[in-house]
Amino acid sequence: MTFKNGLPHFAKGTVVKGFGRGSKELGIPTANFEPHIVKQLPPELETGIYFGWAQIDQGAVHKMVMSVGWNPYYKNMEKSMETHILHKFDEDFYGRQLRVCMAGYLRPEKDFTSLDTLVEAIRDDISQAEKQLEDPNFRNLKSSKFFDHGAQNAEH
Ligand SMILES: Cc1cc2nc3c(=O)[nH]c(=O)nc-3n(C[C@H](O)[C@H](O)[C@H](O)COP(=O)(O)O)c2cc1C
Ligand SMILES: Nc1ncnc2c1ncn2[C@@H]1O[C@H](COP(=O)(O)OP(=O)(O)O)[C@@H](O)[C@H]1O
Ligand SMILES: [Mg+2]
Repeated sequence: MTFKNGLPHFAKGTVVKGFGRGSKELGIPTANFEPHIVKQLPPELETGIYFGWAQIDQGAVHKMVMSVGWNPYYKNMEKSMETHILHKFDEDFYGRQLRVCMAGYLRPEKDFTSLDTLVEAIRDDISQAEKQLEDPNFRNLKSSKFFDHGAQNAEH
Protein backbone atom coordinates (compact mmCIF):
# COMPACT_ATOMS: atom_id res chain seq x y z
CA MET A 1 0.00 0.00 0.00
CA THR A 2 1.26 3.49 -0.77
CA PHE A 3 -0.10 6.78 0.46
CA LYS A 4 -1.79 9.09 -1.99
CA ASN A 5 0.40 12.02 -3.09
CA GLY A 6 0.37 14.67 -0.32
CA LEU A 7 -0.76 12.20 2.39
CA PRO A 8 -0.53 11.83 5.28
CA HIS A 9 -1.28 15.50 5.91
CA PHE A 10 -1.26 16.90 9.45
CA ALA A 11 -3.15 20.04 10.43
CA LYS A 12 -4.02 21.76 13.68
CA GLY A 13 -6.15 24.78 14.46
CA THR A 14 -9.11 26.19 16.31
CA VAL A 15 -12.64 24.85 15.82
CA VAL A 16 -14.88 27.64 14.51
CA LYS A 17 -18.60 28.03 13.77
CA GLY A 18 -19.88 26.87 10.38
CA PHE A 19 -23.42 27.19 9.09
CA GLY A 20 -24.83 24.97 11.83
CA ARG A 21 -26.12 22.45 9.29
CA GLY A 22 -23.95 19.48 10.21
CA SER A 23 -25.72 18.48 13.39
CA LYS A 24 -29.09 20.12 12.98
CA GLU A 25 -30.01 18.99 9.45
CA LEU A 26 -27.86 15.92 8.99
CA GLY A 27 -27.41 14.48 12.47
CA ILE A 28 -23.68 14.47 11.68
CA PRO A 29 -21.78 17.34 13.35
CA THR A 30 -18.61 18.54 11.64
CA ALA A 31 -15.91 20.55 13.42
CA ASN A 32 -14.93 23.32 11.01
CA PHE A 33 -11.39 24.70 10.79
CA GLU A 34 -10.45 28.36 10.54
CA PRO A 35 -10.02 29.53 6.90
CA HIS A 36 -6.23 29.94 7.17
CA ILE A 37 -5.83 26.22 7.94
CA VAL A 38 -7.79 25.42 4.79
CA LYS A 39 -5.42 27.64 2.79
CA GLN A 40 -2.42 25.64 4.06
CA LEU A 41 -3.59 22.47 2.29
CA PRO A 42 -0.96 21.41 -0.25
CA PRO A 43 -2.19 21.93 -3.83
CA GLU A 44 -1.95 18.21 -4.66
CA LEU A 45 -4.66 17.45 -2.09
CA GLU A 46 -7.79 17.71 -4.16
CA THR A 47 -11.21 18.47 -2.71
CA GLY A 48 -13.21 15.46 -1.57
CA ILE A 49 -13.75 13.13 1.36
CA TYR A 50 -10.83 11.92 3.48
CA PHE A 51 -10.44 9.69 6.52
CA GLY A 52 -7.90 9.70 9.32
CA TRP A 53 -7.40 10.52 12.97
CA ALA A 54 -8.49 13.46 15.12
CA GLN A 55 -7.83 14.81 18.61
CA ILE A 56 -9.36 17.61 20.65
CA ASP A 57 -6.79 19.31 22.91
CA GLN A 58 -5.02 16.49 24.83
CA GLY A 59 -7.95 14.08 24.51
CA ALA A 60 -7.99 10.60 23.00
CA VAL A 61 -7.18 10.18 19.31
CA HIS A 62 -10.31 9.07 17.44
CA LYS A 63 -11.14 8.00 13.90
CA MET A 64 -12.55 10.71 11.70
CA VAL A 65 -13.99 11.47 8.25
CA MET A 66 -13.41 14.87 6.66
CA SER A 67 -15.02 16.82 3.87
CA VAL A 68 -12.77 19.26 1.99
CA GLY A 69 -14.29 21.64 -0.51
CA TRP A 70 -17.36 23.67 -1.30
CA ASN A 71 -20.17 21.23 -0.34
CA PRO A 72 -21.86 21.20 -3.77
CA TYR A 73 -25.16 20.22 -2.14
CA TYR A 74 -25.15 23.53 -0.27
CA LYS A 75 -23.08 25.52 -2.80
CA ASN A 76 -20.81 27.16 -0.22
CA MET A 77 -18.81 30.20 -1.37
CA GLU A 78 -15.78 29.43 0.77
CA LYS A 79 -13.73 26.24 0.76
CA SER A 80 -13.99 24.41 4.08
CA MET A 81 -12.37 21.53 5.96
CA GLU A 82 -14.93 19.82 8.18
CA THR A 83 -14.16 16.91 10.46
CA HIS A 84 -16.73 14.48 11.79
CA ILE A 85 -15.11 12.62 14.69
CA LEU A 86 -16.28 9.04 15.16
CA HIS A 87 -16.92 9.44 18.86
CA LYS A 88 -19.85 10.59 20.95
CA PHE A 89 -18.95 13.80 22.82
CA ASP A 90 -21.04 15.15 25.70
CA GLU A 91 -20.54 18.75 24.70
CA ASP A 92 -19.48 21.07 21.88
CA PHE A 93 -15.85 22.04 21.49
CA TYR A 94 -15.92 25.38 19.70
CA GLY A 95 -12.73 27.38 20.33
CA ARG A 96 -10.74 24.26 21.28
CA GLN A 97 -7.70 22.92 19.44
CA LEU A 98 -8.33 20.26 16.81
CA ARG A 99 -5.48 18.16 15.45
CA VAL A 100 -6.09 15.97 12.41
CA CYS A 101 -4.07 13.51 10.44
CA MET A 102 -5.55 13.01 6.96
CA ALA A 103 -4.51 9.47 6.03
CA GLY A 104 -6.52 8.36 3.00
CA TYR A 105 -8.85 9.60 0.28
CA LEU A 106 -12.34 8.16 -0.23
CA ARG A 107 -14.11 10.04 -3.05
CA PRO A 108 -14.75 13.41 -4.66
CA GLU A 109 -17.48 15.70 -3.31
CA LYS A 110 -20.81 15.20 -5.00
CA ASP A 111 -24.07 17.00 -5.44
CA PHE A 112 -27.12 15.08 -4.23
CA THR A 113 -30.80 15.25 -5.11
CA SER A 114 -31.89 14.97 -1.49
CA LEU A 115 -30.62 15.32 2.03
CA ASP A 116 -31.32 11.60 2.59
CA THR A 117 -28.93 10.53 -0.17
CA LEU A 118 -26.23 12.88 1.20
CA VAL A 119 -26.63 11.35 4.66
CA GLU A 120 -26.55 7.84 3.19
CA ALA A 121 -23.27 8.66 1.37
CA ILE A 122 -21.74 10.02 4.59
CA ARG A 123 -22.78 6.87 6.50
CA ASP A 124 -21.05 4.82 3.83
CA ASP A 125 -17.91 7.01 4.13
CA ILE A 126 -17.95 6.34 7.88
CA SER A 127 -18.05 2.56 7.48
CA GLN A 128 -15.26 2.69 4.86
CA ALA A 129 -13.16 4.80 7.23
CA GLU A 130 -13.79 2.45 10.17
CA LYS A 131 -12.48 -0.46 8.10
CA GLN A 132 -9.55 1.18 6.31
CA LEU A 133 -8.13 2.72 9.49
CA GLU A 134 -7.59 -0.82 10.84
CA ASP A 135 -4.94 -1.34 8.14
CA PRO A 136 -1.59 -1.16 10.00
CA ASN A 137 -0.27 1.55 7.66
CA PHE A 138 -3.12 3.83 8.66
CA ARG A 139 -3.42 2.59 12.23
CA ASN A 140 0.21 3.50 13.00
CA LEU A 141 -0.52 7.17 12.38
CA LYS A 142 -2.71 7.21 15.49
CA SER A 143 0.42 7.13 17.69
CA SER A 144 2.18 9.84 15.70
CA LYS A 145 4.17 12.40 17.72
CA PHE A 146 2.07 15.09 16.07
CA PHE A 147 -0.76 14.28 18.48
CA ASP A 148 -0.50 15.75 21.96
CA HIS A 149 -0.01 12.83 24.29
CA GLY A 150 0.68 15.25 27.14
CA ALA A 151 2.12 14.15 30.47
CA GLN A 152 1.48 10.45 29.75
CA ASN A 153 4.43 10.32 27.36
CA ALA A 154 6.52 13.23 28.59
CA GLU A 155 8.57 11.09 30.99
CA HIS A 156 9.28 8.22 28.61
C1 LIG B 1 -17.81 12.40 5.45
C2 LIG B 1 -18.52 13.59 4.85
C3 LIG B 1 -18.84 13.57 3.49
C4 LIG B 1 -19.50 14.66 2.90
N1 LIG B 1 -19.80 14.61 1.57
C5 LIG B 1 -20.41 15.66 0.98
C6 LIG B 1 -20.72 15.66 -0.42
O1 LIG B 1 -20.38 14.71 -1.15
N2 LIG B 1 -21.37 16.74 -0.95
C7 LIG B 1 -21.74 17.81 -0.17
O2 LIG B 1 -22.32 18.74 -0.69
N3 LIG B 1 -21.44 17.86 1.15
C8 LIG B 1 -20.80 16.81 1.74
N4 LIG B 1 -20.53 16.84 3.08
C9 LIG B 1 -20.65 18.11 3.80
C10 LIG B 1 -21.95 18.38 4.46
O3 LIG B 1 -22.78 18.96 3.50
C11 LIG B 1 -21.57 19.36 5.56
O4 LIG B 1 -20.99 18.64 6.60
C12 LIG B 1 -22.70 20.18 6.04
O5 LIG B 1 -22.95 21.13 5.05
C13 LIG B 1 -22.41 20.88 7.36
O6 LIG B 1 -21.86 22.13 7.20
P1 LIG B 1 -21.60 23.10 8.40
O7 LIG B 1 -20.49 22.55 9.23
O8 LIG B 1 -21.18 24.39 7.76
O9 LIG B 1 -22.84 23.20 9.18
C14 LIG B 1 -19.86 15.78 3.69
C15 LIG B 1 -19.54 15.79 5.06
C16 LIG B 1 -18.89 14.71 5.64
C17 LIG B 1 -18.56 14.75 7.10
N1 LIG C 1 -18.40 13.82 16.97
C1 LIG C 1 -18.28 15.11 16.64
N2 LIG C 1 -17.57 15.48 15.54
C2 LIG C 1 -17.47 16.79 15.22
N3 LIG C 1 -18.02 17.80 15.92
C3 LIG C 1 -18.73 17.51 17.03
C4 LIG C 1 -18.90 16.15 17.43
N4 LIG C 1 -19.64 16.13 18.56
C5 LIG C 1 -19.92 17.41 18.86
N5 LIG C 1 -19.38 18.26 17.95
C6 LIG C 1 -19.54 19.74 18.01
O1 LIG C 1 -20.43 20.10 16.97
C7 LIG C 1 -19.89 21.20 16.22
C8 LIG C 1 -20.27 21.08 14.75
O2 LIG C 1 -21.65 21.03 14.51
P1 LIG C 1 -22.20 21.57 13.14
O3 LIG C 1 -23.66 21.32 13.13
O4 LIG C 1 -21.38 21.04 12.00
O5 LIG C 1 -22.03 23.12 13.28
P2 LIG C 1 -21.09 24.17 12.54
O6 LIG C 1 -21.81 24.54 11.29
O7 LIG C 1 -20.95 25.32 13.50
O8 LIG C 1 -19.79 23.49 12.23
C9 LIG C 1 -18.38 21.08 16.37
O9 LIG C 1 -17.75 22.33 16.21
C10 LIG C 1 -18.25 20.53 17.79
O10 LIG C 1 -18.17 21.60 18.71
MG1 LIG D 1 -19.64 21.88 10.85
